Amino acid sequence: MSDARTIQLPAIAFIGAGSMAGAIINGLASPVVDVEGGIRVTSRSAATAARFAELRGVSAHATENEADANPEAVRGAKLVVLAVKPYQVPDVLAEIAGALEPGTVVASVAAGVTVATMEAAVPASVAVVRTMPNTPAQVGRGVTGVSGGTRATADDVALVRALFETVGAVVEVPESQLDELSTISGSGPAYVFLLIEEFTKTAVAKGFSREQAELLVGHTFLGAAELLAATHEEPAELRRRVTSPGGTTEKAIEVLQAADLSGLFDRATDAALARARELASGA
Ligand SMILES: NC(=O)C1=CN([C@@H]2O[C@H](COP(=O)(O)OP(=O)(O)OC[C@H]3O[C@@H](n4cnc5c(N)ncnc54)[C@H](OP(=O)(O)O)[C@@H]3O)[C@@H](O)[C@H]2O)C=CC1
Ligand SMILES: O=C(O)[C@@H]1CCC=N1
Repeated sequence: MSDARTIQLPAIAFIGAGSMAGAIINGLASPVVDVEGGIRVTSRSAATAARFAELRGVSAHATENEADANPEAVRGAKLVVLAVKPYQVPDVLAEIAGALEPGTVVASVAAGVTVATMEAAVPASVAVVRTMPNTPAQVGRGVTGVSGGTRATADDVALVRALFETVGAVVEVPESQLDELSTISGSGPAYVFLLIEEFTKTAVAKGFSREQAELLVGHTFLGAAELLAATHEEPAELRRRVTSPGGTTEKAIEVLQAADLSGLFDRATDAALARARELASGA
């Protein structure tokens, strides 16, 4: 039974059931999302497929048990989400191309793999949309970049937006910007977790137990992010309110700024971008 708040989506097939697909599928389990025709998921191993078997409205199949699990999953699906590693995309597309029905939308989450590569591998009647989500999708806090391919209509892009809006915010960008977006929000959660890991080690080194350190650091990150979201103030202003003139924070901030954080983020994201370009060339 659906009401006005229910988001209706057509049958969706996920090819690949790892970290990223798992985050989206868990997000889709929301009671306000109704995937008419259900969610099909495929993985290579039966062990991975078994992790999805109990989810509401999900049927999971493994290629190690069912050689044609991928073409079977996409047959009759309106939306096919490619969530395998970038280097696996060409093989998976070759495997499913013949089973894609005209009007199907293929949405890839794979880093670096271009629209041109994917459009060349599927029938002309199939649209391609490139996306770049991130793992906070699992808790409905994802942010996904979306770029329609040359054959994607406004409705096709809207369908992909609707899928990713069930698990967070969506930003539509030209494909030429998607690799850059990936270096910010696609990889970004890893940067934040690294900061948390390192900051926690510092707290332990200052004499706190691991449990205390995790609480102090975890709540500081969560609290600061929620304060930012709730007040809509600029982060620089919120930082100023912590940094008493002549106080202790000022001294710490001086040390952090001397480390050229913005240069560090520039170099880190440039390295991620260079790798996206390598992936695009099949390396
Ligand atoms: N992780 C992230 O934060 C993000 C990842 N991405 C993109 O998502 C994609 C997947 O990454 P991620 O989820 O991290 O990777 P994982 O390694 O966690 O998942 C890959 C999945 O693909 C499955 N698989 C491999 N080969 C096949 C096949 N032939 N048929 C069906 N399923 C297959 C694997 O099955 P099995 O488990 O049985 O081995 C596994 O479930 C990548 O292209 C990446 O660029 C994009 C944004 C963020
Ligand atoms: O590391 C990767 O290649 C993928 C893309 C963005 C996040 N994870």
